[in-house]
Amino acid sequence: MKVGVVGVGAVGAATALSLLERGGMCRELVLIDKDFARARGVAADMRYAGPLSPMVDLRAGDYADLAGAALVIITAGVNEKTGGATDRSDEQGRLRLVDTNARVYADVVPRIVAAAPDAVLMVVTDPPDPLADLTRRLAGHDRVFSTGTLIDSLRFRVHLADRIGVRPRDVHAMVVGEHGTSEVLLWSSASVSGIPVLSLLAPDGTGTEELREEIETNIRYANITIIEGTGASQYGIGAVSARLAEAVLRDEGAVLPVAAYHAGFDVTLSLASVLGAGGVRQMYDPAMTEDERKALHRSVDILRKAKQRALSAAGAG
Ligand SMILES: NC(=O)c1ccc[n+]([C@@H]2O[C@H](COP(=O)([O-])OP(=O)(O)OC[C@H]3O[C@@H](n4cnc5c(N)ncnc54)[C@H](O)[C@@H]3O)[C@@H](O)[C@H]2O)c1
Repeated sequence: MKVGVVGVGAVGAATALSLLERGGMCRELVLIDKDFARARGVAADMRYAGPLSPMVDLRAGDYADLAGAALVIITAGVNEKTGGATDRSDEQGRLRLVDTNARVYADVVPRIVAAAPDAVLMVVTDPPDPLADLTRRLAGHDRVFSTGTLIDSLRFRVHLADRIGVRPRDVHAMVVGEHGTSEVLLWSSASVSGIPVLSLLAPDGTGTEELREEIETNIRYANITIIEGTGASQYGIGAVSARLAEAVLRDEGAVLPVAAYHAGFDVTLSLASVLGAGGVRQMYDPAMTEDERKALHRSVDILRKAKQRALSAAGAG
């Protein structure tokens, strides 16, 4: 099956590498960037590892080369560092990038859809949820989802696993709502073998609030911590994007915290989403406490405003 990656910066390249190494159902991979020399350089570099990897036909191309693609992953646009969104005290966080990146989407989405009208579109560019709303509008179809809070959920699991002293894969925990500062960590359902994580972390109940706050801060601002070291958060999201591609191409029906349009909330947000061939086919509303529910509604309000901003900036309002 053919997959396209539009935007071959740090995230696009990491996504391509993860896709190549996973193999899976991706047999053809097309890299597109407004800087063609960059896409060509990345493709050439990775192609030379071909003899060691699963068989994937990788090349740099133009939009026309997306014809017949089952999935297009969009990572084009400015990142937090370039867009000035690296201040932990700024409540806007990644939403600061919405106007600039909405204009990038107004450029790329119509071209993708013209070349690959049947493709599922995966939005990675920040802020991914409002940009997914914009992408639906520009594409005129519903096969659109964003990577949402899967990356945040993985970060949550890793921090919990470190503290508890178990393998991250065995920690079940989810973040829902916005992929951004208003995201909601579902502590009430986070567990290991059905045992609530808080009873493992603080059996006598002391220090729970401090512990929660420390872990939440680490997760909410993980992107900034990474950027302070490397300039761009890329490898984690590359692995996430490749895993999500696999779920789409194999029509898995995987239940993952990724974001899609929810008619009840009239916005794109992450819940427990069922992901397969056509994108997200159903969204489950996970069990949560009253406080978690309130936080989710606050996140939805923020996302609704950001959606309007994205549509206006792209002239699609
Ligand atoms: N969803 C997530 O969890 C997540 C995680 C990390 C980064 N991101 C976001 O991913 C995006 C990409 O980040 P990055 O670090 O790769 O940035 P980058 O600057 O390294 O790369 C962006 C690429 O997009 C290309 N581009 C820009 N406008 C284009 C256009 N109109 N047409 C085609 N290509 C275009 C640029 O030439 C560049 O190669 C950013 O918005 C970043 O914030 C999202």
